[in-house]
Amino acid sequence: MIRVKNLWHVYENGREALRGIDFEMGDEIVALVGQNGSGKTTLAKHLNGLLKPTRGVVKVDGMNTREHTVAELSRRVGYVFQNPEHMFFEENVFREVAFGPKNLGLDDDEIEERVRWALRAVNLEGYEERTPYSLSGGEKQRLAIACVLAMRPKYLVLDEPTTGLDGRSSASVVDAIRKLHSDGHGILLITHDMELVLELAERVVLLHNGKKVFDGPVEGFFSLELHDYGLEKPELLRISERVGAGFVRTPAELVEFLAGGAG
Ligand SMILES: Nc1ncnc2c1ncn2[C@@H]1O[C@H](COP(=O)(O)OP(=O)(O)OP(=O)(O)O)[C@@H](O)[C@H]1O
Repeated sequence: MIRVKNLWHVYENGREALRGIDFEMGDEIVALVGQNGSGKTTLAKHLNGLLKPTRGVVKVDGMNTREHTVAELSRRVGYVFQNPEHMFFEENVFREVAFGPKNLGLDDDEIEERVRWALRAVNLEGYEERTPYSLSGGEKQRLAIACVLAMRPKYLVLDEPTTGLDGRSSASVVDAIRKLHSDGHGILLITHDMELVLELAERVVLLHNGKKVFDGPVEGFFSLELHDYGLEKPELLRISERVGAGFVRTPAELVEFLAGGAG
């Protein structure tokens, strides 16, 4: 479990980015949402110790982040940053994914085993010899996830994993996230994409001005007045409510409702 208790984060300029956050997560897919500047990245950076609490406590599987290094915590909480392609620097995909495990000092067999496993987890088997720059947007995002996965973290923080991707690339990333979740990883999804929240999340945590204002099921989240938080309901939900279908999560569910009504 990740446990955050009464977390305050005040930046050096005095900005109170987090004001008393309580938050827990296990092996779920949790969407972390809120408008620009609400504190999402600040909260996420506490989970692998990149930031330390001004006040309050963050524990990852019992490890207090004040007492452990980023290197130690990163083995539990893998952080995939936004626009990760800027971080690739190896000549091929295999070496890119092997970089982290090599730094852990593992032997060659273990490194190879981890690289193959991580590439399989994100459906990039067969890409070992490709240069990272030749990959599509969705493939680059999945490569970035594989690089972090090779460290075998229990939890993954994914910052805007589908932003800027076309439909097909985005779907490939969604598939990879689902697979990781079914393999037992807890996933914190930072996103502005409400369609993605509707499609993928099990739970939603909403931040507003550094405070947690909602933490609960997806259906409850979408019944909030989202405009008050600078967010918009997905088009699918707006349509389904207009036609009286209520809460649906996929176009297929809406079609099913409509087909039922017609019959
Ligand atoms: N290094 C910093 N120094 C001072 N203030 C900062 C720093 N980093 C972030 N902030 C401020 O803290 C607040 C929370 O920022 P944060 O990046 O956590 O928000 P966010 O919800 O992730 O936003 P976005 O959706 O734009 O990424 C903002 O007001 C931001 O300007």
